[in-house]
Amino acid sequence: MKQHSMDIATPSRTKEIIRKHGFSFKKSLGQNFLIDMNIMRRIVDAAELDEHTGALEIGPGIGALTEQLAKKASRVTAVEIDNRLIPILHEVMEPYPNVSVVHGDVLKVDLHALFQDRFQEVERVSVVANLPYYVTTPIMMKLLEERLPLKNIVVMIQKEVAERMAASPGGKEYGSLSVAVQYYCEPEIVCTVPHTVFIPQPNVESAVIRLKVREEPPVRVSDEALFFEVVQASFAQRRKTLWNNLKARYNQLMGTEALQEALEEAQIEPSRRGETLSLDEYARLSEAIGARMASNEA
Ligand SMILES: C[S@@+](CC[C@H](N)C(=O)[O-])C[C@H]1O[C@@H](n2cnc3c(N)ncnc32)[C@H](O)[C@@H]1O
Repeated sequence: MKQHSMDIATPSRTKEIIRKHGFSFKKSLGQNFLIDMNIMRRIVDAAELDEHTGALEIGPGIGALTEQLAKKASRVTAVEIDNRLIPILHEVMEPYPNVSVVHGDVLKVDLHALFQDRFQEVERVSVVANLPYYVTTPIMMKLLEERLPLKNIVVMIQKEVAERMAASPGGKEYGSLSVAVQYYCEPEIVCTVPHTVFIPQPNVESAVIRLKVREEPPVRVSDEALFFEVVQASFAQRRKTLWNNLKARYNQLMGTEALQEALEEAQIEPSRRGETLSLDEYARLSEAIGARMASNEA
């Protein structure tokens, strides 16, 4: 029992658990376990958990973050894909009755049903995770697009991806991921993290990012699918001007003249590049394109 008082996110305890269970890391599952309590505290503090908050963890590994969440949150649900970790998690989480472990691929799990089942009694839910880097974008897009009732998302991800999520217009990091994330959330990089705080060490630098989920998007768009499509089209070839990128996508659909008019109406210079447009400008542009596509169809 004594060992339960020692945090898992330390080199000695992590190595002990791994040795005891004969666990071997699978690189293909993005298994890099955190062994640093200072970084751990930064993550948990950024999530602002309390006794009214539920925490959804993606990829608990051997439970290093899970146990810290269990101490702060009302209840914790952790979804882990690797069946070899499930018995380990059950054993190490035994002192924490507020934790439940779900075996599954988070990309396939019905999260709305899971929320119904697990988080009905809590006031708010945060996602807190040290994500498997090979699936960061699909996981984040699933969390955002499914419009789960989330307060915030605090995740450790590859530093470069965190910078893209938080980027402002004008820089080379700004792209369709920035627009998508900022449409749903207010991003803030909490800290950058060296690769030495994991075993095994990943080849890339990491960062902790906090995304405060917005109650309403910061811009009004009447057709979200079209908005994101215009954004994708505008970044299709980064060296090209907005005009050339949009023409490649919309010329056939609406004709050159209507496309010109749409840009004029949105007050956007066609010679600009996609990476210089703000969310507001993308919203205006997609409204203007949408209006012309509708009148084309009529
Ligand atoms: C970077 S490790 C983090 C482990 C632990 N939370 C920590 O901080 O030490 C990522 C974890 O995600 C799991 N994982 C990978 N792909 C997954 C998926 N699609 N769904 C759920 N878990 C996944 C891995 O097995 C691994 O345990």
